[in-house]
Amino acid sequence: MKTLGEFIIEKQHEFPHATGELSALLSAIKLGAKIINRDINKAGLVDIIGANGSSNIQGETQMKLDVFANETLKAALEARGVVAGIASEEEDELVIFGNDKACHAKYVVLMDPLDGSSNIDVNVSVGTIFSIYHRVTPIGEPISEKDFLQPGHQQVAAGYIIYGSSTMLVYTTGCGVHAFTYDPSIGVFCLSHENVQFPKFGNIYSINEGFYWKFPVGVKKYIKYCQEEDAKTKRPYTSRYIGSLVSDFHRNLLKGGIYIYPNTAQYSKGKLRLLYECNPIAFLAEQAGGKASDGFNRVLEINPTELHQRSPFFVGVKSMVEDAEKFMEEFKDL
Ligand SMILES: O=P(O)(O)OC[C@H]1O[C@](O)(COP(=O)(O)O)[C@@H](O)[C@@H]1O
Ligand SMILES: [Mg+2]
Ligand SMILES: [Mg+2]
Repeated sequence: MKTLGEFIIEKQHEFPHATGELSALLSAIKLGAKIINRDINKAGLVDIIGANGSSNIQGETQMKLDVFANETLKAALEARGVVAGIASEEEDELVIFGNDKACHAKYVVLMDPLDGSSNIDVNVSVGTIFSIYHRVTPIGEPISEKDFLQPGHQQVAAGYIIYGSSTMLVYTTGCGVHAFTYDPSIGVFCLSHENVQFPKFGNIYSINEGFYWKFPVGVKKYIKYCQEEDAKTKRPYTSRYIGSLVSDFHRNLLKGGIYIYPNTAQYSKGKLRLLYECNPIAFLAEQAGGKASDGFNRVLEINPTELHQRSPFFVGVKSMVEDAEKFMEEFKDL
C-alpha cells in the first residue's frame, strides 16, 4: 500500500531539478482536505450547514462550508511557505501571502474550495478543485493578476478532492492521473487508482436538462442524439447528473461519459469558472486520454482575461466530446 506522501516523493525523484516545493504544496492541500473532510462527514452535527449570510463576487450565496473550506485551504497553503498567493471562487480579489517565504515562493494556486455547493446540505457528494502554476513575476517582486491569468496548458499540477461515500484525492502533474482513497482509520490517503484513463467509449451524459429550452441548438441536437435508439453505438446513453462538477466528472472518468455545461440564457458565457473549475478538470481529462472544450476550442488554450471569467464546458470521453462538437459546429449559426 503506497501513501500519497510516498508517491509524491517518489515522483519528485523523477525530476532531477525538483526542490520539493511542489511536494510540500501538494501536502498542504492534502492537510486542508483532511480538515474539510472531517467536518463534512459530520456536517449535520457541527455548525457548518446552511448559508453564511454573505455572497461572493459572482453574487452567489456563500454557504458556511464554502467559507470554511476557503479559510482552511488558505491557511494550510500560507503556512507551508511555498505559495506566493491564491485566487479562489470565494475571494473577490487575489490574495497575496505576506510572509517572507511567500515573497520568494514560486507557485500560485487557484481553487474552488467547495464545488457543488447546492449539494452541501443534502448529503450529496461535493468536492474541492485546485490548479497550480509557476509565477511569471520574478521572485522577490510582488505578484499580480498576470501570475494567475495564464492559459491552462501552463498548469504545473491540478486536481480535486471528492467528498463522497469515500473521500478521494485525484491529481496530475502532467505524468498521468493518479487517485488516492482516504483511510480515516489511519488518517492517510492511499494509492487506489494509478494512471487512470477514460474508457475508449462511454454511454453516460451529464447535463442539467432542466434548462433544455435555454440550450444552444447544437446541445439540444446532441442530447437528442444521446437519447436515440442505436445498438451499434450503444445508444440511448444513460443520463446521470449529480450537480457537483467534481462528482459528475469523477463518475464519467471511471465509467465513461461526458459532462456538459453550455452557455444558457441565464449564463451567456456558461456557468463554470475557467480558471478554477474548467482548466484543472481539463488538464486531468487530457492526461486521462479524454478531451475538454468550450464546444469549439480546446479549453486549455483559452487566454484568460479575468479571475472569475466563465466558459461553456464540454469534458469527457474523447469521442463523445468530438460528437458534441460536431453538433455545435453544424448548428453554430442557429
Ligand atoms: O445547478 P446547476 O445550474 O446545474 O449547476 C451545477 C454546477 O454548478 C456547480 O455547483 C458550480 O460550482 P460551485 O458549487 O463551486 O459554485 C458545479 O459543481 C455543478 O456542476
Ligand atoms: Mg464549483
Ligand atoms: Mg465552489
